[in-house]
Amino acid sequence: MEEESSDGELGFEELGLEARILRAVSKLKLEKPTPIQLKAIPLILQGKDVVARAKTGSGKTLAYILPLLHKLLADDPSAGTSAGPRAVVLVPTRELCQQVHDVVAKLLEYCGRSLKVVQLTSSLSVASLRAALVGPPEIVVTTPASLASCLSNKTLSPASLVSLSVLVLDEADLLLSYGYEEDLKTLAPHIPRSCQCLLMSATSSEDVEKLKKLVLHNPVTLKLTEVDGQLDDSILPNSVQQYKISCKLHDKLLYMLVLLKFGLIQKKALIFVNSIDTSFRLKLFLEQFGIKSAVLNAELPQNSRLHILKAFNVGLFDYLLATDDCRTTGHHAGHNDEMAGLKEVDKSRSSSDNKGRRAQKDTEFGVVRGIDFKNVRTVVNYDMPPTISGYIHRVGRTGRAGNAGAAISLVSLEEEELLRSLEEFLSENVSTKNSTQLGPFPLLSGKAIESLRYRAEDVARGVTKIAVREARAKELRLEILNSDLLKTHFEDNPADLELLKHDKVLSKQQPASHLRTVPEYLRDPTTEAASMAVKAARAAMGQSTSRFYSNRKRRKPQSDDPLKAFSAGSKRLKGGKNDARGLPGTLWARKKGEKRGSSGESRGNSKSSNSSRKKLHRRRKR
Ligand SMILES: Nc1ncnc2c1ncn2[C@@H]1O[C@H](COP(=O)(O)OP(=O)(O)OP(=O)(O)O)[C@@H](O)[C@H]1O
Repeated sequence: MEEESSDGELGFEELGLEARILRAVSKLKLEKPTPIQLKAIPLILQGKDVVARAKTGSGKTLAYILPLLHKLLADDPSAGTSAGPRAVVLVPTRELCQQVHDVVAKLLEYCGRSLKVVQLTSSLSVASLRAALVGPPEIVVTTPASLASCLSNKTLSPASLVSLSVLVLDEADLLLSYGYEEDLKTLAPHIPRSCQCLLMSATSSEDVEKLKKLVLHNPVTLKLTEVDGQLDDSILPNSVQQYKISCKLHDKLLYMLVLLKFGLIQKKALIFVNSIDTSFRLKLFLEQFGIKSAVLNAELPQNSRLHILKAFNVGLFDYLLATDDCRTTGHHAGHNDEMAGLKEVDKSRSSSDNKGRRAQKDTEFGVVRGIDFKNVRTVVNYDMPPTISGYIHRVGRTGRAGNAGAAISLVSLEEEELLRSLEEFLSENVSTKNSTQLGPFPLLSGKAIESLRYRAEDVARGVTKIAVREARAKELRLEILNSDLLKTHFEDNPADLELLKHDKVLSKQQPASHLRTVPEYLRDPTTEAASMAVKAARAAMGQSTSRFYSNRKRRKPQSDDPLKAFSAGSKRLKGGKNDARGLPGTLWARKKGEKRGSSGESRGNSKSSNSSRKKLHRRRKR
C-alpha cells in the first residue's frame, strides 16, 4: 500500500509473539500486520502503557488483543488461580462487547489453551453476572457501566481487581461521549498501579486526553502520522472514495431509488438516516419498487440487533438502513477542532442526566460505531450526519482492512452548510490524498433521475406518516416477539441466521408488480452503461488485494476506478463499454475469494433446529 506501507517486509513472526498466537493468526489467514499492529504490538509486549490512534478499520482490535493474549498465555499455569480477571477490555456498546468477545474467543480456540473470556453487559441479571464471573475468567469484555455496577452490587469485589494486569480502553474516543465518565471515575482507583493500560481510538479529542490522565501512566503515544515517519494525517481510510450528490430534500427518495434501481452503487451498502421514521419511510418506499432492505436502530431489542448485524455481515441482505445515535440535534462542529463533534455531543450529555437516559433508552448501543461490518462496499449518507465525528465513524464502516469502498452523501440545500464545514475540515486536517475530497458522483445523469421521477413521486405520496408509524410499530412488535426466542434458539444454533428475515416487506399493500422493473422507454443508455460498469467492477473480483496484506508498494492508477473512468456525461467507458479488464483493480472489486453469504459462517444446522424453527415460524405467522 502506498501510504500505509510499513516497515519493509516485517511479518507477525518478527513482532515477538509466541508460537500459539502466530498459529492462531495464520488460521485467521492474516498475512501481514497492519501499520498500527506493527508499531503497537512490540511496545505492548515490552509492558508499556500505549495510546494508539489509528483510523477506522485499521486493525486496532488485534493490535491490543494479540499481545494481551501473549501476556496471559505466557503466565505460569502452576501459579494457581488469581483472585479476579487478569485482563479487562472496556468498550462503549454491547455490540462491541460481543464483537471483541468473539474475536478473543476465536483466537483462544485456535491457540488451544483454555483461558476463559466472558462478556458482561447490563442486560445480564445479577445471577448471570455471578455465574459468568465464577472461575474467575481471565479476560472480561464489558462496558464501564456494567463493570461499575458489578463492583457496586458486589458481584465483583474491588479486591479481586488486584490481579488485573492489562486494562484496555477500546474506542476510547467514544467512551466519554457515551456517558461513562462517572463509571470510569469509580473504576480508576481500583486499578492497580502495576496494571498495563492501553487506550485505542480512531480520533483524538479532549475526551481521549481526559481518559489518558485518568488511567494511564506515562504512556507511549502512537499516531498513524508517526507510522513509517510518513505524513499521513488522514483520519479516514485512503481506500475510500468520497462523493457528494446535491439534491432537493424532497427528492432524496427519488435519488436513492435511481442509485439502487439502476445499480449505480456497489453492494453491500450501509445507508444512514438521522431518524427512525426516515428509515421506515425509505424502506416502505423502496419495497414498492421491489428493493428489499432491513432497518437497524436503537429501538429494536438487543437480540434482534445482534441478529441483524450477523445476517448483514454474512450477506443475507444487501441494504441496511441504519439510524445512528448522533446524540445531538445541534449543528455541526467547528472545523478547527478535529473532534469538536464529540465535544458537542458531550455538552448535550451532562453526566447527571446519563443515568436517567440509560433507563429510558438503550445507551449501550451505537448502531454502528466501531462495528466491524464485513464487506460493506458503499456507505450512503441519505441524511448528512450532524457532526464531523459522526461522518468519520459512518464512512469508516467501509474501506476496512484496506479494502476498497465508496461513501456517497446526498446533500440538500439545508445541509450545504454542514457539507462546507466538513470539506473545510477535511482540507485543513487531511493531507492532499484524493480520498479525502468529496467529488461529484459521476454515474448519475439528470436523464436517469427524470426517468423515474413520476413513479417515485407517486409512490412517495403513498408512504404517509400513518403508514410509517404503522410499519415501525409492526416491526417493533415482531422483533420483540422474536427477541426471546432468538436468544434461546441462537444459543443452540448460532449459525442458523436465515431463520429470520429482516428485510421482509412491511407495506400493507403488496408492491405493484409493474414497479419492479424499469420499462424500456424509461431506460437511459448512459445510465445502463454506468450500471454495467458497476456490475463489471463487481465481477472483476479477485484483483484487489487488501492493502494491509501487502507491504509492497503498489501503484493505484486513477483509471482503475470506474467512477473516475466513467462519467454520466460521457457515452462510453474508458477501456471499452463492457470491458471488465479495464475496470476496477481497486475501487469496487471484491476481496479475493469473497463470496456472497460465505463469510465463514455456515448456513445452519437444520436437524437440531427444526423444532425451534417451527416454533418461530408459528409465532411470526400470528
Ligand atoms: N493484519 C491484518 N490483515 C488483514 N485484515 C486485518 C488485519 N488486522 C485486522 N484485520 C481486519 O480488519 C478489519 C478492521 O479491524 P478492526 O475492527 O480492528 O478495526 P479498528 O481499527 O478497530 O476500526 P474502528 O476504529 O472502526 O473500530 C477487521 O475485519 C479485521 O479482521
